[in-house]
Amino acid sequence: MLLGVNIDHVATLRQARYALLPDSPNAEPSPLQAALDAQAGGADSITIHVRGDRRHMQERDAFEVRSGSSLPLNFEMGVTEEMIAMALRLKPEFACLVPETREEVTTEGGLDVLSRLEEVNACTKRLQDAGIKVSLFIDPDLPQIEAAAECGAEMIELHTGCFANAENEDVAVEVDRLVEAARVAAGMDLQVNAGHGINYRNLSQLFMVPHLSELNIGHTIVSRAVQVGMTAAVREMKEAMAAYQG
Ligand SMILES: CC(=O)[C@@H](O)[C@H](O)COP(=O)(O)O
Ligand SMILES: NCC(=O)COP(=O)(O)O
Repeated sequence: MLLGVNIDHVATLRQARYALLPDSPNAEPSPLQAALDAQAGGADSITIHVRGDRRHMQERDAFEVRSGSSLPLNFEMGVTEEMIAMALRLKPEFACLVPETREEVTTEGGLDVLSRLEEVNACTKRLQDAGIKVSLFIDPDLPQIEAAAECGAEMIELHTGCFANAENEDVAVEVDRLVEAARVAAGMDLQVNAGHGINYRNLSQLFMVPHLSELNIGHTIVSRAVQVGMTAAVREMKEAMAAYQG
């Protein structure tokens, strides 16, 4: 199972001091350095989410990582003309279509492909025509999986936020949702990834979900990196994944 490291919140720390001084030579921490350090720790890809409100990652960060890192780039983006144009210039290996609202603290759910089918389908085709593979970030709900397959996306990323936020007996319910969703998606020849809220404590339960190709993990790794450094934080996650994979 592969590990995609989302470095968004390295930029959150930078923006806390340099949002008004974007071109300062002192601006730190550096997302590019974080990507290089993540690679040293064994990251298989880098995820960057340039949000419409630019709360963390900036367009410049995405292009600096694209040119400075040799790892595959997974560009998370809203389904907007602005982000489609950016993706076509950036040329990431992967684009993951995610929902965005300004008032959210973090992504609160999966992309509602079903109700935006025509829009998501058109966006998917434009990206694929440019050689970019498309992942749809969706809730583990069967109608959304069917809609994702209808759009011709190569892969889905199951939103694990409900699993991560679940408590007590609800955890098993959410794991069962992910298991069923992964089985159905794999049966439709979709690559199955997962992400959002995965951490060092809940990681083991995701190994009950079949057919998972990649985990996209960010906040917990960046948080750990504040204590031990990005390379060590990524290495710890990779070692934990290897141990659970057996
Ligand atoms: C789609 C997803 O779950 C995350 O990868 C996304 O980046 C969350 O947004 P923030 O990083 O802004 O919390
Ligand atoms: N798509 C999920 C992701 O990239 C990272 O989410 P999180 O680990 O920061 O919650």
